[in-house]
Amino acid sequence: MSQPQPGTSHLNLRAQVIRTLLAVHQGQSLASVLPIHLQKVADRDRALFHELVLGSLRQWYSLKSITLPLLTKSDNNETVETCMYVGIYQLLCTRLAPHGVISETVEAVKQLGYGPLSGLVNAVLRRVSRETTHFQEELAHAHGLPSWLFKRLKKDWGEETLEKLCWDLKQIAPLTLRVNDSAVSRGDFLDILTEHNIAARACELSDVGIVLEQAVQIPNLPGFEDGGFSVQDEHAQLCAQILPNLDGKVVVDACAAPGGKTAHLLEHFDLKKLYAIDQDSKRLLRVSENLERLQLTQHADVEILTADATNWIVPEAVDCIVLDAPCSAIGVMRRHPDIRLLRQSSDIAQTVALQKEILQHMWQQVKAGGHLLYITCSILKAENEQQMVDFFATHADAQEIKIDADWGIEQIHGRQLLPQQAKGDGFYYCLIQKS
Ligand SMILES: C[S@@+](CC[C@H](N)C(=O)[O-])C[C@H]1O[C@@H](n2cnc3c(N)ncnc32)[C@H](O)[C@@H]1O
Repeated sequence: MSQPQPGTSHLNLRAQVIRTLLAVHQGQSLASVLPIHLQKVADRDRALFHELVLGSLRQWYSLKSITLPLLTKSDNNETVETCMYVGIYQLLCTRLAPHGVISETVEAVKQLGYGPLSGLVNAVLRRVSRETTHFQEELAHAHGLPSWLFKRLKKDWGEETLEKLCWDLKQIAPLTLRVNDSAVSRGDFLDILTEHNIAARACELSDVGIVLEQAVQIPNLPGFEDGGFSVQDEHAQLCAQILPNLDGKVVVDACAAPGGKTAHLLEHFDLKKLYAIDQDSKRLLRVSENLERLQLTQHADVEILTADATNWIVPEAVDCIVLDAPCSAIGVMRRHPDIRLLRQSSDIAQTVALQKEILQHMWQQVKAGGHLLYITCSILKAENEQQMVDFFATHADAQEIKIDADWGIEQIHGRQLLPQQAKGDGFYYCLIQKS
């Protein structure tokens, strides 16, 4: 069946959700398509639109695994399958009334030009709504990953860890703040939140982290305009705790944008000089904006530069390089559920090669006695432990400084944090010193 190209003004909310999901399924990032589709959604429907798009992506492969057995080969149609995923997601994962879900989703099928298949969608959704408990169990047991990733994670972490890991990757990540303790202490900021009746708790691992226990509009939180805090995952906040004391030192943040760790370095240390580089000039603008809002530019000599970390030469001797390397980002899939669809098996080798190239080049810039902290938000060993095994095997002047911590999983080199429910994302850290 050829795909019609209807206009969008008449589309209901479910049809807008389905079009957004189809765009991601065809390879576009959610960040690029969301603003376009959101424009067409009434203000009152935006929260539901977000919930349905993000939720369907988070459960995509789980929904697929329970939908396909309900279809025959001749029913094979990308749009209609996506309609079913959205319908089933609503029936199994939301409290929306089933009759409304079914009629709105079936109407979307017709609006998208697949009227002849609307009876099939209607029948499938009615069956799921009659057998909710059975299908909810099936959804919960599905691993919910593309098969290449499931196999890789199984090889890396083994059967026992895998089941919980797959489940954790399907959960919604907590909303976590990093308090700018150069402006306000965490205790005082928690008191301010309490005064505003905002439920929050201190993080366990990060000494400047706070988990918000209710949904909030970030710009409306007290202290936002004055730079009292940033939004940052708890495990990402461990960077400053792992580094040696960098007061008075020259530091390079080699892949800096959008500046989460750059800002944390400036909040935590009294640096002599900080070079924040990234090859993406657009993303780099956000580093400047963040540092300005957090009022951090006056503390140190900060230079923000568009540069390629595979060949940029630092103009002076460097005490420390923070290398938050480009990676598959599998560890932050809860916050970016489109990664589940977009990332391909063939991307990994390319990413590992780029990380290696950046590492090799930046290592040459570290002075004797200086440090490099290698970080990724990946949970694949190829990008982390194995990357470091290869690095130490080929760099006799590199010595690992073991991270003395009670969090994460000790690796041959470095420590790995896996995403955990109500806790942080998947991150890897390895601290290296030059002899
Ligand atoms: C994981 S993100 C960095 C996140 C950042 N450190 C933070 O905490 O907000 C990786 C960054 O590497 C940048 N990048 C990729 N290839 C690069 C290269 N060859 N040179 C410099 N930056 C690069 C990307 O543009 C991206 O901003």
